[in-house]
Amino acid sequence: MSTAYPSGLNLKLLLIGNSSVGKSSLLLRFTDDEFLSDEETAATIGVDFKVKSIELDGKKYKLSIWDTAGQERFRTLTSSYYRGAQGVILMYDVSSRQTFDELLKWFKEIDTYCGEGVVRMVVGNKVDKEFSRQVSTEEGQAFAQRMGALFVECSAKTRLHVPEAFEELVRRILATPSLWSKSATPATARREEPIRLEEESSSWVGGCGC
Ligand SMILES: Nc1nc2c(ncn2[C@@H]2O[C@H](COP(=O)(O)OP(=O)(O)OP(=O)(O)O)[C@@H](O)[C@H]2O)c(=O)[nH]1
Repeated sequence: MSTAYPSGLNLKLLLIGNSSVGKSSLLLRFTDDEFLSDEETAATIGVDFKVKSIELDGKKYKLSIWDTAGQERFRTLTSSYYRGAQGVILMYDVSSRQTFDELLKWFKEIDTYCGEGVVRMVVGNKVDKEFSRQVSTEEGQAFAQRMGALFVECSAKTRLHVPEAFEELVRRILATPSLWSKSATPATARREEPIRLEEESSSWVGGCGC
């Protein structure tokens, strides 16, 4: 099966969810294996992205991962965040019921700006805070299933299930050829790219809505 996937695909993934659920932390953990403390983190303004190459079943894939602001006032270029995305991570904090309840709002945004087939993954972050958990694993799982999304619980702080979440998302995208066979052509065959990304780079792209 896996031999049908072309090597060198560029895939665009998006992180969305309420402010402070840990989107930037998840991205930093995945790309640089680092975690910043409360004092060191700042709210995302607009959108950041990082690029990470991964290897699955002996084939390489380049992931452009876009980290969007959770705060409404910083979300000025919403439709452009979503353009061309093949996978979206909808994130909540397992220790905050409100962030879970508001996931529906984020699903609506995907419906508005993404194609039907985009792969959705619900991610419950901060499982290291088991003592203050407000959303059970079963509830998260049932919700994701109802929404037709994949589901993972993780901790950006401890790294638990972080690589696995991205790997599962990519595998599902690869199993959906309509997502990459036309739009995400192999890097080697691509003549012109809308945005050029340096390996492992990060950049501010959005605008402040204040
Ligand atoms: N205990 C714990 N804290 C976490 C975890 N992930 C993130 N945090 C903390 O949660 C806070 C918010 O994390 P961010 O990564 O900035 O959240 P965000 O979703 O990117 O927030 P916005 O940029 O405002 O949308 C920070 O103080 C992090 O240190 C985790 O897995 N466990």
